[in-house]
Amino acid sequence: MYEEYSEYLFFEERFITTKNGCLYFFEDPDSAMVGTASCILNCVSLQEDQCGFSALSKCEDFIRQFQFVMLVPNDEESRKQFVGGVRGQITYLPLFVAGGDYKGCKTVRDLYDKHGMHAIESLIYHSKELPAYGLLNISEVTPIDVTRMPRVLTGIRELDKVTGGSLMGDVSIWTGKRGDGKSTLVSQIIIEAVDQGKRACAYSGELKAERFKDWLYLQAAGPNHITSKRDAESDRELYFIDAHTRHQLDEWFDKRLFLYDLSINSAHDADSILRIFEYANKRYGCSVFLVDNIMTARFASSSDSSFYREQSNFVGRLVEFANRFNSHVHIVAHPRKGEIRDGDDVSGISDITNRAANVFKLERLSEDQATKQGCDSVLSVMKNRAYGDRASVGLCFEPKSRRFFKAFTGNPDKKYGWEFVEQQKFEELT
Ligand SMILES: Nc1ncnc2c1ncn2[C@@H]1O[C@H](COP(=O)(O)OP(=O)(O)OP(=O)(O)O)[C@@H](O)[C@H]1O
Repeated sequence: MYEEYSEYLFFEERFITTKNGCLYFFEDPDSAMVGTASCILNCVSLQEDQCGFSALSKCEDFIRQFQFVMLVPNDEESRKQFVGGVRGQITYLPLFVAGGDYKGCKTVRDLYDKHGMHAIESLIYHSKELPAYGLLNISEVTPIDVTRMPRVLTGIRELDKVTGGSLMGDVSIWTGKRGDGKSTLVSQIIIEAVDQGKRACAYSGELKAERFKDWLYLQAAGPNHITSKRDAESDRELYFIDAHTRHQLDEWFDKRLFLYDLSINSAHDADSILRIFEYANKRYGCSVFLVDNIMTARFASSSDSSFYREQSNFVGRLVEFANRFNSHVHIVAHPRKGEIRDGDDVSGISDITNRAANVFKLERLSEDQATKQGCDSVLSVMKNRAYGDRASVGLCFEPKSRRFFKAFTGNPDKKYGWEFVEQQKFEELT
């Protein structure tokens, strides 16, 4: 009747009855025989040629017929490995582990031979139930303290009021039309994170490191530390920060902000981005990450039809990453061509936004609208999992520093930490 399982499990069929309810699981056939010889029903072990516990997955239908499983390990030494191995496979039934005094014996068989059936009964008598695998008793779960949730703020007060800040373990998606300022805003948010003592790591798929640094430093410096010069050839205003400020910024950003190096072989590979983010977390404690943008990441499968699915999978992996490394990941995501719609489906990328905790949309206004509304851009909270609130904030844009700030009440002159770091002075004593 149970012959098909005898390839994986050792047992004597005439001593198997599922009516009894309990399956006794021994470490080796010799020990399982002890149970059978002592008229304990349903004694089994893995067959000796089965070198892993994965064989148990082939016997699920057989094991499922019992009410619970009693594991009878050989001794204290092998117990952990045996129990762990079985527990990983039999997750659908209550498990008990026999224990107690092995009297120096290395196997159940040995214990039986030296001390008789009484010693085996004592092991079973002292069995303990293992806590449920994969189930939490809600009353034992430690509640979160909402006043101390690890998070990082965007620095735009009205936005943080709506979302409660960017929580660690979550992912935020930033979307909007091309050129509307997403990269500019998220790089400001990275500076804010560094200012709040977090370490950050950014993948910027379209900007070379030097250009990324130039823009970032102008933003971090702020308009009061920027000088301008007219370029005679193009007649454009060009912006600079002086060497002293640059040096202060270098010191402030040192080992606090890392940039994914696009010159490595596997640059843009989704796997590589995730691996390097993991390194940045483990080696430098980075907890705020930026993927700008998801369209420049490359995936194993290159077919057009699977591209959006791969992209969505990548977001899923970033969500897992944020959770596992207790970090926040900001992702810039463009709408698909011809799929710009409003409402719940943020610009046709709903399969991505479904996975994120926050979804923001940045829209740059036309000159007419800007004059009417008194702001240059509108940032909308399209989704916020923590509180469910939606809102729009009008933002102004300061062109020298590329800083965004709240329209009407905000200003672009915020001072970041680097301005407060005292320079070391050397004074010569007479
Ligand atoms: N409200 C604004 N007013 C004026 N200039 C802006 C505004 N927002 C952004 N910019 C400027 O527009 C340019 C494009 O911005 P940015 O690269 O941040 O846009 P993006 O949405 O990330 O673009 P893309 O989708 O192509 O990556 C930058 O030079 C930025 O400084």
